[in-house]
Amino acid sequence: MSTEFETRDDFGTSTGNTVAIAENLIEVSDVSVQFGGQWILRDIDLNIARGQTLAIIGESGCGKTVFMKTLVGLITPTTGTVSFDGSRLNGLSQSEIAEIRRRIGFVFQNAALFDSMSIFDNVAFPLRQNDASAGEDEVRERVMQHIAEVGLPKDVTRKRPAELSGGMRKRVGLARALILRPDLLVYDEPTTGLDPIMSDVINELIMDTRRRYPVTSVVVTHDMHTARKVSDRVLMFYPRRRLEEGESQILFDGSPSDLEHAVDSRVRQFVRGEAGERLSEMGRGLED
Ligand SMILES: Nc1ncnc2c1ncn2[C@@H]1O[C@H](COP(=O)(O)OP(=O)(O)OP(=O)(O)O)[C@@H](O)[C@H]1O
Repeated sequence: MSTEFETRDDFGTSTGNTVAIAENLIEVSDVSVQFGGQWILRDIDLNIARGQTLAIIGESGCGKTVFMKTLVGLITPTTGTVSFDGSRLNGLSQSEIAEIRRRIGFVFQNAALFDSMSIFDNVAFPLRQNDASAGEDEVRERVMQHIAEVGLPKDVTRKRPAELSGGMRKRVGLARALILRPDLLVYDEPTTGLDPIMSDVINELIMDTRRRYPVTSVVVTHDMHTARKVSDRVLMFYPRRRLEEGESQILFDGSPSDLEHAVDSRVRQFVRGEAGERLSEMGRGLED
């Protein structure tokens, strides 16, 4: 599905032309992923609309990370297709995939900063690598803009990652992910390892980033507070080996406010953090 948009010049005035833009940034069609003879994902169908903030939840090992990597072309599905902004990832060359990756900002669980570089150089890195036309004045301007947006003081740019707290490093990771002005931001466990206050600072930043930019976001998280607060849609995956024959692997796909009242008791148990039948399974030696 697509929508017609008016094109505008640099001053925001309509040019009188229209372009068709697909409503979905990502379309996942009948995707299955197998590793070593084991199906991790099976028959996944879903679309992610532009500007949506999607939280992906589910117990350890259910396939959240595999799904996230499949969305961005880091894993090629065994069967099925993923399209990013209308381009089918399966059929693209390495350079075309690299071009799409430049449109995706990753905020990694451990921030994944370069220890030997200053914070300034860490944030500038993707810009210097990918945009040869950006002069040092522009690099400085954009680095300082994003450092300010994530609520860090200017002088932090002279420090090295080891001199910062975990929460500050995560904020630097977000500034770095934003510097190429991505269409998609992928957050991998953004609040893991942070205290409740710093977790909420990160949650607010995720929301603030969405208010500032028309970015689509995918947030993989175990933190139900984060899932409820930042997303407008939640997907809950379930491990394939625990499903009944013919059941969908996505147990829940809806708004965060509907999670508590989900029809499926496995969803309600998960969001409330109740072990349920797992306790009796442990007694029988069935746990993973
Ligand atoms: N490259 C790989 N090769 C083989 N198996 C893999 C690979 N990547 C993931 N798996 C398997 O796929 C399953 C799902 O892993 P995944 O990392 O997606 O889980 P997850 O839901 O993200 O878990 P967690 O919340 O603990 O991070 C696991 O059984 C894992 O061992």
